[in-house]
Amino acid sequence: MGAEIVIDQVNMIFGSKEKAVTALSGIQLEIEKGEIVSLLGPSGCGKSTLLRIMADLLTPTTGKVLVENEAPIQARLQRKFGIIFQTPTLLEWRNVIDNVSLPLEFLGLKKRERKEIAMEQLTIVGLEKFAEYHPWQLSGGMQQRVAIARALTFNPPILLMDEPFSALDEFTKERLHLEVIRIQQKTGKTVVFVTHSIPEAVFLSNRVVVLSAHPGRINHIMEVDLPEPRDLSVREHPKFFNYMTQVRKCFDGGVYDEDLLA
Ligand SMILES: Nc1ncnc2c1ncn2[C@@H]1O[C@H](COP(=O)(O)OP(=O)(O)OP(=O)(O)O)[C@@H](O)[C@H]1O
Repeated sequence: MGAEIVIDQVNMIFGSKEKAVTALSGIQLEIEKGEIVSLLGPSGCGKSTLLRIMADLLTPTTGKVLVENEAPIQARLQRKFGIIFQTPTLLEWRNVIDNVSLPLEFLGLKKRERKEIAMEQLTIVGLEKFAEYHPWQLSGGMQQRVAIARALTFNPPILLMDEPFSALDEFTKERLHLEVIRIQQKTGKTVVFVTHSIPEAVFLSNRVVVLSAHPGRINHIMEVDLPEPRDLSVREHPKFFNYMTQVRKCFDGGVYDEDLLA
């Protein structure tokens, strides 16, 4: 068995001739099963493009991607991953449980079965009491938890998250970080998380992939070794600050300093 996700020499060029934009150049990355990996970098460095390639929403110009040993299109058809975007994109006229069970409706599952599965997922994100509510009756954070529950409906082994919490306030964000960690620990899923927040990446991840822009390249891959299971106290840990300093140095073109982690 190889890695859960393999990205092999991926290049992505949008447009052509004088309008060509090299969004990704020579991306080489392997993500192991059960890891939380963040793709971190400034705006325009190609984070979302890379995630979209994994999700079969874009095809790379050159290079190869394997998701559980399959091409992304096969992985998508076999429901190997769920995707969560920055905005929850819920259907306003449907209540919470009907939003979560929507993907199962497309599969033709019977109503009772759909509700049962959707309820399980709502329980995982702690929203079982809000099943009959409509999206407009929920806070932004709760709506994003509904989107997470919807992405979990097929019980995919992989979650692809594209800046899922960037529109939320700090308090809600912190709660949802803990939620992601809890879900990952409970289910053993592989999580790929796009962000431009250094503390978010360091707090959540086993590895942080630091990208630089124009063209988008992997600048550095940093392993994050913090006390497990992670809780908010980890943010006070000296190593947490050291990791953040380390990532900042990558952006400044600074030298990787092993002593920072001693
Ligand atoms: N469909 C597209 N057509 C043309 N250029 C694109 C397209 N999608 C992305 N790009 C370009 O590719 C580069 C990478 O974009 P991408 O959205 O992946 O960056 P990002 O790191 O996710 O940025 P942000 O944090 O702002 O979302 C940018 O220069 C962007 O303008």
